Order: sequence, then structure tokens, then C-alpha cells
Amino acid sequence: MNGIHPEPTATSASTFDPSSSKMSQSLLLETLRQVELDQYYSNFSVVGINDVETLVQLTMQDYGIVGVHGMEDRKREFQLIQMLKTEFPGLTDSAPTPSQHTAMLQKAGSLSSLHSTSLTSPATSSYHHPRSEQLIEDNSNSNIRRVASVGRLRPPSASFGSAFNMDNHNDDVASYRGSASQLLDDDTPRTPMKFKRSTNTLNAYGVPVTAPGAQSSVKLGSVSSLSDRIRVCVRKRPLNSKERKKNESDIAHVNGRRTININEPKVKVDLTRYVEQHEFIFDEAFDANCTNDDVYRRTAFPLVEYIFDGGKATCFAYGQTGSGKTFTMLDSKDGLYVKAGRDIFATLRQPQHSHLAAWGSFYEIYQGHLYDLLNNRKKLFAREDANKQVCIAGLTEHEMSDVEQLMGIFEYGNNARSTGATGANADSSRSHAIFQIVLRNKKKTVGKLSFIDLAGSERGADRGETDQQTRREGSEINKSLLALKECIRALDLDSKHTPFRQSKLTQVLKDSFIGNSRTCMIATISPNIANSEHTLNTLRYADRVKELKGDSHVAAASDDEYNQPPPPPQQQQQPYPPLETQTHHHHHISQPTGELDDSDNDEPMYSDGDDEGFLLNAESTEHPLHDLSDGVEDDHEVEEQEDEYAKRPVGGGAGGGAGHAYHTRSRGAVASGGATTTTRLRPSPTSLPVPTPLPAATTLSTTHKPPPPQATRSTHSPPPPPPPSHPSSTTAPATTTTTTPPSSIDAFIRTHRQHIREITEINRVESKLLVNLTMKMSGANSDPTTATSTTTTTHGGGDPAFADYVRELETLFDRKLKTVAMVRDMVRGVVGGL
Ligand SMILES: Nc1ncnc2c1ncn2[C@@H]1O[C@H](COP(=O)(O)OP(=O)(O)OP(=O)(O)O)[C@@H](O)[C@H]1O
Repeated sequence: MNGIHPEPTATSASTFDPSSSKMSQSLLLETLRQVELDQYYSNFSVVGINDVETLVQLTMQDYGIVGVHGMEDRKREFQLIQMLKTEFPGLTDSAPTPSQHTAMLQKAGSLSSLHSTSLTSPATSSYHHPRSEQLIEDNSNSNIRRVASVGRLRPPSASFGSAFNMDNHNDDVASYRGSASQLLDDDTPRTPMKFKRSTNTLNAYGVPVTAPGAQSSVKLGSVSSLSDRIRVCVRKRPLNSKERKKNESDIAHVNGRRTININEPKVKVDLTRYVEQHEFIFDEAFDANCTNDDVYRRTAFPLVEYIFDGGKATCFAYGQTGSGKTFTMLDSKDGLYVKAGRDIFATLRQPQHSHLAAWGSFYEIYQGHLYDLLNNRKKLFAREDANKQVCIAGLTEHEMSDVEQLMGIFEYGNNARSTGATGANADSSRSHAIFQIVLRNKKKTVGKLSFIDLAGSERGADRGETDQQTRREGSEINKSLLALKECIRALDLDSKHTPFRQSKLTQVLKDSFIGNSRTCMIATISPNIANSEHTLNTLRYADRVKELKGDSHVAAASDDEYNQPPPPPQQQQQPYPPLETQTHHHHHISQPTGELDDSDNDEPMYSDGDDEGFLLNAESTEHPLHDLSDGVEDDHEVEEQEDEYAKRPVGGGAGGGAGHAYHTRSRGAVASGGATTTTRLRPSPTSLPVPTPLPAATTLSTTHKPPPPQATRSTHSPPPPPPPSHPSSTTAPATTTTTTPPSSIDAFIRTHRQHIREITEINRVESKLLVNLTMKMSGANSDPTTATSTTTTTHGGGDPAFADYVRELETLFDRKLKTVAMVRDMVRGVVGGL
């Protein structure tokens, strides 16, 4: 297969060795102890300094950040780091060898005799800025020396060293504005802040300890797969120029591939300031430097593939106003919708998809009403036909044959959105925008992909002092966001009752929540300190959407597997992102408490491929239609109260509370235990082609002629992909997978079921491959112009269809073998323990 960019393999994922990480920690601790700095170990640990390699990257300016304020201690720290750098110069590149351990401790021990001697440091004077002295004083008075720290907390990261070399380090306290300043006015005497971490359990030295019974959790991290039915991701945007100008702190730190930490500034009633660190784990966490290409590959791309298999997919951006929803989803030139469009049209150009056509529509939901952005914001009505299919009567759709047309249509609708012809919508952040691409075979809908730029999530909290109109808007937004969450949860539960009628948004997306559907949520966050409350609210919402995915016990180990920088960007032309597959639990979960009874919606779940009669355009449907707008959604007030999100006061410190561990769920009766087997598998075969250069745009044959396209290609041109990896040459044998035996019979059964599903899916794809090949062959043989060459082609002779077939087979077998190996290992693990 062309240009597959290899995911870190199962081998690399399994090389994480907690015992060696523990060793590094204990070496650091012992080294610090030699120079009597061990009381700072917990401070170091909180900011991610867990080994001597990282310690040596500290600069003197960083000492305050990690809470080392006393002159003597700073001197010792300086000496220690200098000694480590001089005596062990390779430390910055690699961990010390075991033989270096002893030497290091000895050398550090010899430093202790120098404690009382004065050390002349060229930069010692830099310690004497007034604030430092004040802080030292405060510190000595506050009796919190061991945990006190000042300034911005930095989590561990690949770029750790540079993160510490921040240029405004000497304005640590002042940089805590925003939320903190709402509680402290500028004249309030500054006191040092304590760091309080909501998740870690540390021993007296701050060494992470494993809570009783938590051992298995650490091993049982479930891993996210691109083919999951629901994926919940987070994307952090960079600080903008205004925020940088105000010297606002960046409080959001992406740590590894899935974890994001938020350092929330807090102030106690006694005005002691401290930082509470929150940790969230999602399917993906995209850092500020990630491009839309990076995001696309791991969010919307799998959905593109899916709609060609007959699925309905939704990709939506959720977040506060200004956090990057539009930038991600519907940026006119570089949004995910454009990237998906490119792959869709490239796929449509393949002969096997020549019977399909792509249609685009663009509409907006504002205050519970639908407006057609491709038709002068005409008000639309959602209706349900006799088959209970929801369609939007009169929605304008345009057939599109290339990405320029798609962008043109989008641009046209986007203009209508921002100008607000009816005047009904003055502010786009108060409406949901939905851009849909529907694949049709004549009139029959085969697949559908919806890109949704949701209203600003904080708008749902518009209450209190605001005017009636704003309150109404807020209530409507809140209602739809709650309903959206419930529908996604119902989707995850395979629930018979999808509460889609709770809002217009979920009504029109009904087919995205039932049957063969997939959803990807991208929570976008602003990283600046002033938005910390909104950011936490967004992450909590996303966390609740995700919580039933069986990730409740995703723990350090699983994230460590991902604790590598994201894979390098691939070329746009490379449509196959690495597909990681894993088995993980789908916990048995009770009905979510927030789900409202939707008694008139008890139709059975749609079976796969049940697309008969699904016609998006009501004008072409043959079924009588029932208006959904009246008497259903409008009269169907959602109890906003069912959810803490709705209860959250504007600007209030939302929920959570100190010490709340976000990967410990309280709702949903998540079963504990169960093994998770982790492996990265080969990309699954797909029918998507390598896109070819786009032909020139053609004029739309519609009355709504969009403006000419302004750009056809992303300006973010990632570097070329590495050479294709061929399964046979790179894939570790199936026996290299590691398996943790499940901790309970239930867990075993769940895991086994997951394996069976995986193998069934592989068999399905295998049969499909065979059918495709035989059809191609018989087509070629019946064609007199190709019959001769086909019959004379041998296996090695390079028939491209056959070559593709065997390559894909090889990939499939690789997946299958790995899955079988995982089951076998799991069984062996259990048998061994009997
Ligand atoms: N990841 C990012 N990288 C660079 N700039 C970004 C990123 N995300 C957002 N921005 C910039 O931040 C600003 C706000 O982003 P955007 O308009 O997408 O926010 P939004 O969440 O859609 O807000 P609204 O709800 O008001 O529509 C824009 O100028 C955008 O270009």
C-alpha cells in the first residue's frame, strides 16, 4: 500500500517499562538526597522532572518555578546540576547507565561537604530581584515550604527544556491574571502558590505510589482506535497576540498523545493562591502546534472512509467562542471539511465508485430553527417520514464534482451566515452551522458526513443579567448541547432509545446517532489563564461524552505508550493515516442518568446498511412527512437541570472540586477490571485512492452561483511521508504482543468479544476484497481488449489489481494474526494463573 506512515508499532508501545521509570525516579531522589534537596522532589515531580536527565536541563531562572527559593538551596541545586553536566556530559541525550548511577551518587555526596562554602555563581545576582526575596519571606512564613512553588507549572513534555526557558519567568505571579484577578485585586499582597494536583498520589518524597488495587488500572489502559464508533479529542489553540501582549499564562499542557493538563489558578478564602492541576485523557490531544492536517488525519479521515462503506458520520467542534471551532472545522480554505472533500472526490474518481455522486448542503440552526444558508437563509422544517427517517424539507443541495465546487458552495453559505440576511442571527457563535456532504447513488443516500461548528459552549450559560433574547438563545444552545451529549452517549450504549428529539440539532442529526454511524467530537480550548473556567467546562463536557467509552481506567501506563510526539505530518496526498487498533473494554453500563425518556421514539435500531427510503431531500421522498418542528422539539423542553453543566453558574467555579480525578468516573456504573490488550495494527485496507491533482473547477449549474474558489490547496504543506512500510518487512511477529490477563471473568468475556468482533470485521473485509478482485478480473476477461493480457498475467507479472489484492491481504492477515495472538496470550495468561 502506498505511503503508509508507520504508527509506533506494538513493540514500541510495549517497551515502556514502568520499573525503569521508577528507577530513574529513585536515582533522582537519591541524588537530591545526597545534596539535601530531596524535600523538593515533589515539586520537581509535579512539573515533570522525574529523572536526572531532565533535571540537568533546568536553568537558574527555573529554580523559582520549581519552588527552590532559599539561597543555600539554590546554590546546592546549581552545584548539583553543574556537576552532573560536567561529569556526565551525555546526560542530556540519554539516561545514565547503571554503572553511572553509583558514580553519580558518590559525586553528589561529595558536593554536600561544600554546602557551607560560598559558591560564586555568575548569575547568582539574578536571584535577588525583589519578588524573589518577598517570596522567600512569604515562604518561610507560610509553613508550606515543601510544596510551595511559584509561577507557571510546566508539565513534562518533549520540549521540556525549552519550556523552562521562558522569557517572562520573572513575572510569574503577575501572569496569574484573569480568574485569579477576579478574586484578588492588584493591590492584594502576593503570596506564593501551592501546587495541588488532582490526580497523583505521592509518598512522603513525592514519588508516585500505587494505590491499593490500582495496579491493574495502570496496566489496563484502554487505547483509542481510529475506527472507534465515538472518538473524543481535544485541540488546544495557541495563545493569540492579545493574550501574549497581556502576558497571559498558558495553562493548558498537552502531555503525550492523549493527555491534557490544566493548571487552574485558585485562591483560598485566606487569599493563599495555589494551582490545581487537572488531568484529562481523550482519544487524541492536539497541541497548539498541530496543523489542521494533523487533526484531520486522526479525526475526520476515518469518517471519510466510513461513509464509503455506507455509514453516516458526524464530526463536530465543541468549545468556547474563540477557541478554534471554526478554524478547525469550517475554515474556508483549510478546515477539515475541505480536507475531507479532497479525499472524497479522489475516492469518487475511482471506477468502483463511479455510480456515486457527492451533494453538498449548508444550513444553520439558530434558536431551534433551521435556516438554509444556500438559499437566502430560508427557514426550513425537519420532518419525519413514515419510515421515521428525518429529512429537512426543501433543503438546497448541490451536486459537486470537485473540491473547488465544494469550497465554492461553502463560501457562498458562509457569506450568508456571517451577513445574516434575516437579521435573526447577529452572532455566528450563537448558532450551529452544519455542512453536509452526502454520497448518493441516484436518489438513494449511501453515506453522509456532517461537519458541525457548534455555537460557543459558554453561550449556553447566558443567564441572569442578560436580556431576554440572550437568555433564550442561551437556553436553546444549552438544550441542544445537552441533547447532543445524550445522543452520543446513547449511541455508545447502543441504546434503543436515542433522545434525538430533545433538540433541533439532534433531530436533524438523527441518522448520525443510530445504526451504522460514527461520531468524532473535537473539543477546542483556549489555553490562556483568563479562560480557565471555560476551558475546564469544555473539557468536562467532553469528558462526560467520553466517559462511557470504557476509558474510565485509562491510566498512566496507557498514556505513556502514547507519550511520544505525534507522528510527523504526512503529505496531503497520503490519504491513509496510521490506523491503530486495540482491544479494549466496553463496560457494561447502566442507562445514563441524564437520559430523558423519549417514549414516542421507540423504533428499533436501524440495521446496518438500512438505507432504503432515506432521502435527505424531502421533495424527493415518496413518504408522507410529519413536521417535527411543531409540537415536538419546541414543546419538548429539556430539563436543563439533569446535568451539572446546566446548573453551572455563569463564571462560577464549575464542579470538580479539589482533588477530583477526571479519570475516575462516578457515573455510569463502570465496571472495573478487565484486561486491555494493546497493540498497533497495520492500517486496514481501504478503497481510498491516492488523490490525483484536481481538475479545474467547473461552474455550478445552480441559481446560487458561489464565488470563484480562492484556493484549492492547503498552505500547510507537510513534509513528504516516509517510505511506505510493507507489512512483511516491518510488522513484528504476532507473538510480540503483550497481554495483561483480565482481572475478572466479565472482563475476560468482554475482551474476548472484542477480539471476535475484530476478527469478524477482518473476515468481512477479506471477503469484500475477494469479491472486488473477482469482479475486476471477470470484467477484464470479458473485455476483448484486455482479455489476452489478463489471462497471461502471472502472480508475479504485476497485474495491479491483483498486486493490490495480495498486499491488502497481507495487511489483513497481519491484523488477524495479531488479534489471534492477543486472544491466545490472554488465554495463556489466565491458564497460567489457574
Ligand atoms: N489551532 C489554531 N492555530 C492558530 N490559530 C487558531 C487556532 N485555532 C483558532 N485560531 C484563531 O483563533 C481565532 C478564533 O478562532 P475561531 O473563529 O475558529 O473560534 P471559534 O471557536 O469558532 O469562535 P466562534 O464560536 O466565535 O465562532 C481565529 O482568529 C483563528 O484563526
